[in-house]
Amino acid sequence: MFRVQRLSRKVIHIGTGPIFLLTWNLFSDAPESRYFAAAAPLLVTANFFLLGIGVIRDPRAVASMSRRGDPAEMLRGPLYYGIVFLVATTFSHPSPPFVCDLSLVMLRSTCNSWRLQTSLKIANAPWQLVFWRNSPLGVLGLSALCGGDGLAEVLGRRYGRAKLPWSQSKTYVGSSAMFLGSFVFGLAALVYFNYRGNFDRELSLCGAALFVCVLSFAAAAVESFPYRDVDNITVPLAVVVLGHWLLPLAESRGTLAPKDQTHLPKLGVQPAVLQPDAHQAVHEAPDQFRQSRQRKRPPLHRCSFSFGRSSGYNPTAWKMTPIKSPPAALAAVPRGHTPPLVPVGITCVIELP
Ligand SMILES: C/C(=C\COP(=O)(O)O)CCC[C@H](C)CCC[C@H](C)CCCC(C)C
Ligand SMILES: Nc1ccn([C@@H]2O[C@H](COP(=O)(O)OP(=O)(O)O)[C@@H](O)[C@H]2O)c(=O)n1
Repeated sequence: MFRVQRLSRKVIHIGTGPIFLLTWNLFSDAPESRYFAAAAPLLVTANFFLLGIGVIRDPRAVASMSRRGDPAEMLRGPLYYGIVFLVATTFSHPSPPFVCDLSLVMLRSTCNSWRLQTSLKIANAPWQLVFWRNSPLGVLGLSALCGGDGLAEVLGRRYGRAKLPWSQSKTYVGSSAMFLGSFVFGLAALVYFNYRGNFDRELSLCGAALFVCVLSFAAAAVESFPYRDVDNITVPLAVVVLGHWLLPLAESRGTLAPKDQTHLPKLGVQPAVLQPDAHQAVHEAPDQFRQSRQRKRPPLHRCSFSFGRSSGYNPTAWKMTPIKSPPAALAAVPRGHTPPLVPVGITCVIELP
């Protein structure tokens, strides 16, 4: 009886996440759609909370999602699970002003160096967190939580004999299953989301496989520590933090996909100058960009950037001076010279033709 209940709990743990992820593509490109999608995890999480504190009494629901049938358990593993889904669906953090400093450095260099741009993007990384379907990170965090953590328990209990030296409740089989589950679910999700044109920049299969492999290994390492329940938070967190730093390395070389660069001359600007900022702009308008990609339309039809005048590297000294015409603004930035105007913030508006 207990075994059947445990298995059903894990089937729920493994299965609901990927089903929920698949539904993300059914939503419109409106920026609010992520909040509509979040209604499901929000209701489930609120339900876990109310069951946990005893406001709602539903012994059968508690029995199906807890280990011992104790309502207080709902406030741990299941509640964390729901919160992680909620965050992965809705969270988006805009870039802070100091990103402009790095943009300035990029523009000063006016070079096409992928290495330089990548290292600057890595430096910027902690400040540009966007989940939902536009970024591989939330998708991978949830895949590790569902596929990895779920499979670890199922296979670890069934076949695990040799224990990990640092964690007496975990086994080598369980941790291998954790790695495998995270990898298979993560790569499948990434390939699907990439194919649907969700991400700002397309990923190559090899790059994605290597990326997911490294993150799955990290997820298995974090899960192997002997802390119960919190792995529903620590595993996705580790995947997101590490993935955030490694993502630029997994993306294709060049700031924009080549087919996107072909549209830049239409704006009358030098791709070498526009590249970093155009990418950031696209990053800010991912839904329009995604839509344009899916419909094979030129993604950059009309762009307006905000430019600012800098009196040094001090981010507080930036003054916003919106200029609505990118060619005019960029004409003020001769190639190879220190630009008097640098892009501040992300204000590109992409209009579809
Ligand atoms: C039992 C659960 C977690 C406990 O974790 P652990 O202690 O074993 O580590 C998972 C409970 C899952 C829950 C019933 C359903 C979650 C639904 C999801 C957030 C949104 C679903 C949307 C729907 C499938 C379209
Ligand atoms: N790396 C792992 C993880 C879990 N497991 C098995 O799964 C059971 C529950 O795992 P857990 O304590 O991590 O439970 P959750 O916190 O993931 O719900 C353990 O008692 C082990 O039998 C394993 O063998 N190896």
